[in-house]
Amino acid sequence: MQYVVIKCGGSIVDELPDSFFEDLATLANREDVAPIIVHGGGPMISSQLKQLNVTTTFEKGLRVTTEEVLDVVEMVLSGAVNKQIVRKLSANGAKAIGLSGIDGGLIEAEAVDEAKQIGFVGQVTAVNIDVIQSLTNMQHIPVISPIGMGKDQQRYNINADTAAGAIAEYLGASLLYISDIPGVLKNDQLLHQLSKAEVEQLIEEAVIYGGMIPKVTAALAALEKGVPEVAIVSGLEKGALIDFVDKKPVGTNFSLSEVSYV
Ligand SMILES: Nc1ncnc2c1ncn2[C@@H]1O[C@H](COP(=O)(O)OP(=O)(O)O)[C@@H](O)[C@H]1O
Ligand SMILES: CC(=O)N[C@@H](CCC(=O)OP(=O)(O)O)C(=O)O
Repeated sequence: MQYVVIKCGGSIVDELPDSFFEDLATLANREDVAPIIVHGGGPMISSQLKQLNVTTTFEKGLRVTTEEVLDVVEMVLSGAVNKQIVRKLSANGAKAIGLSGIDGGLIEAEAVDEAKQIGFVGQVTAVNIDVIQSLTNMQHIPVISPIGMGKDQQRYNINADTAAGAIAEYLGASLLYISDIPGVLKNDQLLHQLSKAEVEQLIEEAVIYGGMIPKVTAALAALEKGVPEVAIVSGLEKGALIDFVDKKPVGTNFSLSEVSYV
């Protein structure tokens, strides 16, 4: 079985066309492929926090998460965004089940920073893949929000790019990041292939910045942990999902090789 973890960024969730969900339904019906969605919702969390007059700040692309912020993060991610994706999948012929990383003990997490300077931001310590496999065995698409729980029963807010990378690692799945850009860009040109050294250089030159930093970092970490393929692609590119599964080039692909592509 080829597992494919598809991470949908909050930047694109509202814009995803029906064809995207139809492609997912097609993939879920194939005997050889099992798609799994992990989603973000950063812009929706920020707008809800604004409405509630709660200020929010980021450190290196991660949201500083107090207990008050965490309540809103969980409500938006595991509520509104998760159910929106499940509804769209159902409307386009797919069977989908929404769950958070807390359901079924799916994502175990611990604080990224023990001193909790950035609050309850988590990193994944284990993934219970039995929960995912029991759903994919029934041709259902798991739709997962990136909230995890610690051994101490504490909830954690996990960056969705990181959560998707960890889930792909535990499943041995390939990993596709769906965002609002066609891939990593430099001077408005799409970079089709990037090595680890090139990514590091592009971050240093600030060509890669903001939310793209956790994405490329998670992409490389996933490759290092044995994930076979990682790419970033626009959610608006028709057929990109199926092309990725069929190993055709899409968006930006990452490799650990020393070869220079740029
Ligand atoms: N070199 C780059 N190429 C493309 N996008 C970049 C780059 N560096 C930073 N970005 C920013 O990263 C954003 C995607 O990251 P993010 O907003 O976190 O998306 P998502 O919600 O899909 O995870 C792009 O919209 C763009 O503003
Ligand atoms: C710790 C941390 O930063 N968590 C993210 C979780 C959502 C997310 O990652 O959403 P995108 O994929 O849309 O960016 C946040 O609070 O915004």
